[in-house]
Amino acid sequence: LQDLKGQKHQKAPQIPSQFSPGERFAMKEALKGAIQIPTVSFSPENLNTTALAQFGEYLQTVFPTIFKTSFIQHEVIGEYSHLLTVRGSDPSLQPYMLMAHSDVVPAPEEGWEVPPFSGLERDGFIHGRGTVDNKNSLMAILQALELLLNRNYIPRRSFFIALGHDEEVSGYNGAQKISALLQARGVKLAFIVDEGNFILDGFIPYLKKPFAMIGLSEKGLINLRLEVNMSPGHSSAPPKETTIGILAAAVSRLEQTPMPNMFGSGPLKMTLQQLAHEFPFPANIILSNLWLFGPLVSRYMERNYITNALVRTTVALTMFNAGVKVNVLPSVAQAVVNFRIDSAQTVQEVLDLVKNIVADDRVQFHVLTAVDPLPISPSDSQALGYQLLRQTIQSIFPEVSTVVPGICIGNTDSRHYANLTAGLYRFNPLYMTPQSFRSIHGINEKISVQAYETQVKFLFEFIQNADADQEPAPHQHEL
Ligand SMILES: CCCCCCCC/C=C\CCCCCCCC(=O)N[C@@H](CC(N)=O)C(=O)O
Ligand SMILES: [Zn+2]
Ligand SMILES: [Zn+2]
Repeated sequence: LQDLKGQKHQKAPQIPSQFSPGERFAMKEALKGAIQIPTVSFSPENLNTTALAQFGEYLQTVFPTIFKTSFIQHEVIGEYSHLLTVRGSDPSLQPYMLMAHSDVVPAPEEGWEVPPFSGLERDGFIHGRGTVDNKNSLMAILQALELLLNRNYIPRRSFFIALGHDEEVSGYNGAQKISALLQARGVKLAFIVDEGNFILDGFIPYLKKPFAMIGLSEKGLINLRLEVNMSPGHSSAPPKETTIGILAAAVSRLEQTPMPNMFGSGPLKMTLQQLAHEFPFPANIILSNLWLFGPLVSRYMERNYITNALVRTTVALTMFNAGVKVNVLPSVAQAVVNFRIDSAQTVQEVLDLVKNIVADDRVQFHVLTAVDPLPISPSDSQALGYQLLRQTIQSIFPEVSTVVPGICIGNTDSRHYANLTAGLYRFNPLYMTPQSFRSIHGINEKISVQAYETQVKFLFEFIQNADADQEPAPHQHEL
């Protein structure tokens, strides 16, 4: 990172992150409008393309300055994804990239307090699918840039804004194509910031204070289809076992047999060590001495289903299909199992374990998706992306005293850009509680107007901070 190694740069003048009442009203209305467009991804083959096209047009109407600025190039990739290239004034600075996605997972209306595509504001919250995952980020990035441009901002450091349209179902037509295009253009990035981790509040018992966790890596992924085939027949004289029974037993064995606890490897150790001083006695001593107390901590992490996901490959049965009629023995039964692979394992190792656990030759396996865990991005004092995130978190959230590296348990589009940079960071400048965590892909997803404004503010400062000289990173304990 050449600009961190002693080159003399002028500090960019900071445009204060203060917005007028009119701007604040317009920004929340813009987010509501984005939520109202049902850009749902059902499967890689089934996206709401009408809504995606409408969403692209919508962006141009709410952010007019971005799309008419001479130093910003706009390209549509894979029909519905968007790539903005914001040319900075100093070509010696390596560019970076901000990412978000426009598609959302389906949202059947049952259980929602307000219709999921209404974008209704109630009690200070904007409700709807995509308010946290991930139209908030997409709109906040563009909103911050629009506001900066309206204040005559010209960046020193070039940056890209990559907005995928199929993140929820693979990213193959969006992020992967943008990545290939940039690679063909010879682009190398200083770092990338994508969705993923948050400011976590209430996830760890005894830890009263919220802390920011920046995702240095993400778990791997396997979507595995299990299938059992037999001759169909009359249900009045069934064989001892049916396709459904065999398959149900196989997936049940998978669910009941946890993958090995891999505690002690990967970014989790860094998370706990850097968080240790936030805990009361004796947890602070225990976490500072994982060489001794590792086994104790590892068992403790298993007790809660979210922290359990940090110590092992998880197994989730997500689809099950068989049967066409009440009195016909089905010839085929299929299930899909979604694995999130621990940093210390590979796709192949998990598949080998799965075959041993199922241990039934009548069950066939078809790998639908397979991604190894992502490399661990740097978080040292020279890691520009990490330090910029840290600096901006400290400025926007002064009450958050600890910023720690961690792992993202979900998958993100950033994985498609590993060819362009070693610095992939997953962080949303938002508070996340266990309750709001359940709303992601669940029901009653919502964001407070204040939290959204803060996200815009964060990006408004982050973009400017990326232009400025970097101070040496202070030691974590001095914060
Ligand atoms: C000691 C620290 C405790 C930490 C607790 C961890 C709390 C986890 C909080 C948030 C994780 C939320 C994960 C968001 C992932 C979002 C991305 C997403 O939904 N991706 C999809 C689609 C895809 N690209 O595969 C997914 O299925 O993962
Ligand atoms: Zn997402
Ligand atoms: Zn998602």
